[in-house]
Amino acid sequence: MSAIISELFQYLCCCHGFSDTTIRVNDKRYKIQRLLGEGGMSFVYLVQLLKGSLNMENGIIVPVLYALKKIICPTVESISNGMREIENYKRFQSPYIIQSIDSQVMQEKDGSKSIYIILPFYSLGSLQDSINRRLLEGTFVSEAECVRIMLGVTRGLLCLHDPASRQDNSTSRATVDAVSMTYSDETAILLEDTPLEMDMLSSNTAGSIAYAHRDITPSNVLFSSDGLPVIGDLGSCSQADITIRNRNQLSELQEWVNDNCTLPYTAPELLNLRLNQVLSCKVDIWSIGCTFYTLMFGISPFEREEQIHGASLTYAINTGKYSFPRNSRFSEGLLNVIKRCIQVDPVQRPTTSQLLNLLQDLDS
Ligand SMILES: Nc1ncnc2c1ncn2[C@@H]1O[C@H](COP(=O)(O)OP(=O)(O)OP(=O)(O)O)[C@@H](O)[C@H]1O
Repeated sequence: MSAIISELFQYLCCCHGFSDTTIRVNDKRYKIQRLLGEGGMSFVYLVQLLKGSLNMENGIIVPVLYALKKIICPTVESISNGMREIENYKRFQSPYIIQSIDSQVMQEKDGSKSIYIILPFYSLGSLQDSINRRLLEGTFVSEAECVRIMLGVTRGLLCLHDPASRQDNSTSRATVDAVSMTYSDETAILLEDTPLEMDMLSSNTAGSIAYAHRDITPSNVLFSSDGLPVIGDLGSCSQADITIRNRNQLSELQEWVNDNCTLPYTAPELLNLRLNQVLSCKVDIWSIGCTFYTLMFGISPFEREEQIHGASLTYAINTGKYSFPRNSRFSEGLLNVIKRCIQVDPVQRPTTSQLLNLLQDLDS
């Protein structure tokens, strides 16, 4: 609790621009500039690297900026989850997936632990930011721009879902193990008996592992300075193929979904967990379909359904009940891609490579 209160104080200071708070991560010091975003137990700050850290751009000196994600870890389980997030930022080598620059588990003054992750700063913000900007300006996204963004996000997703599309799994797993070894002994002891729950449910062996993001939303897609969409927030990412084998796992997973997934983008099979149910990468295909819909129409499909017909959000998701605005400016082909992704039966949804092909056909 005291960690959260001190965080709130720091947040208020930052918002009012009178903070000179600096943070050290490993051997580098960073000055906090402002808050970029926050989640349940984490804060993302814009930070400036201090000391000998000015870049020259067109003859002008510019500061070196990063995003710092601070994850507050009040429990051993939350440290375990935070460390899995650190591993995820190192696992995928793709221009369409965020990668970390540095990270550290830290002991706070009150004895609690926090995890600090230094990430590239994406000054163009998230897809949600750009959707909000367009709504305010009353401007519309073109079909060509939609397809370009969709192709990028799908390429990132392919890297998560399809081990064959990644560069070298064995090397990245080895890197992960080496990274884990750098944590303090104390943290290692804390984590000894704490399995990475979602990973434990999977039957896959390392090297051929498909990962699912499980929280693809417009807020979790960022734009690089050259406009490429980049999948961010790998905190919910873990092994994709999961079988729920007992009631304990079922209730743990239910709790995990409540804490980690964003309801308007969550696939129905995650909302209706059953014993012996098999979950797969297809949960992300549903979410990506909802994310693309939001990009096109400025609101997610089931929130629109709720607004128009007063249906409950969960009921609309479970029954797959949504519609497109009349007289849409988008082609039948693009609307069909969305329809194929947002299907209650995961088997009916395209695989990620099929989705990529569908989008490439629209692009040509
Ligand atoms: N590298 C970055 N560059 C610029 N902005 C960022 C960056 N990372 C995150 N943000 C901003 O901060 C917000 C929250 O980031 P992120 O999703 O990683 O945190 P979170 O605590 O896991 O949030 P949530 O729990 O809502 O998913 C993002 O939606 C985005 O607006």
